[in-house]
Amino acid sequence: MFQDNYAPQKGTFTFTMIKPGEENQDYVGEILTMIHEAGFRIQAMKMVRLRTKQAEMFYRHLSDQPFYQDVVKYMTSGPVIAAVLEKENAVVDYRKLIGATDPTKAEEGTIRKRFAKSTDRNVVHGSDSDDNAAEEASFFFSFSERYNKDGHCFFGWGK
Ligand SMILES: Nc1ncnc2c1ncn2[C@@H]1O[C@H](COP(=O)(O)OP(=O)(O)OP(=O)(O)O)[C@@H](O)[C@H]1O
Repeated sequence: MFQDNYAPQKGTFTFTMIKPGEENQDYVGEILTMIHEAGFRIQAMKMVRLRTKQAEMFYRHLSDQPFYQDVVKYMTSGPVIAAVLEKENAVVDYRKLIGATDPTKAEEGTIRKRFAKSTDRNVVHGSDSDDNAAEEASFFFSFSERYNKDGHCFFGWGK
């Protein structure tokens, strides 16, 4: 019953969050359309409000930065939409789609260029490596919450 070929292969998916805020919730439909039109398929998605400890854990790589507590406060200020996105070369292609961390430096046609007002409220998160995509996807989703294109849930990681 548990077939290995249901396992997600590293390099074929990334993890994203649409960050909190009324303005970002207004853009959800358009952001998902951009994601879809760029060729990503949604394997899993949920709306969830992070607790402080969870946000601290998720952004622990920034813990020595002066803006760390502001990021944690912002990321816990309302619900985020978390999703696992499937595509060949997903991590690199999704970072291209979202654009630079600072939206003033983001290229035309990117999500941050279109919707983000500032670096500290830059609308979306995207994993920056395959290992982080795997860790972040499993931070939010259990295997039974992720589905392949045939509608079968994943039971483990890649062979
Ligand atoms: N100089 C800064 N001032 C304020 N907030 C910042 C600054 N740099 C980064 N941040 C916030 O911390 C988040 C994580 O920073 P990181 O360096 O990991 O950038 P990123 O990988 O582009 O963003 P994300 O992890 O959200 O995809 C940024 O998205 C932004 O919200």
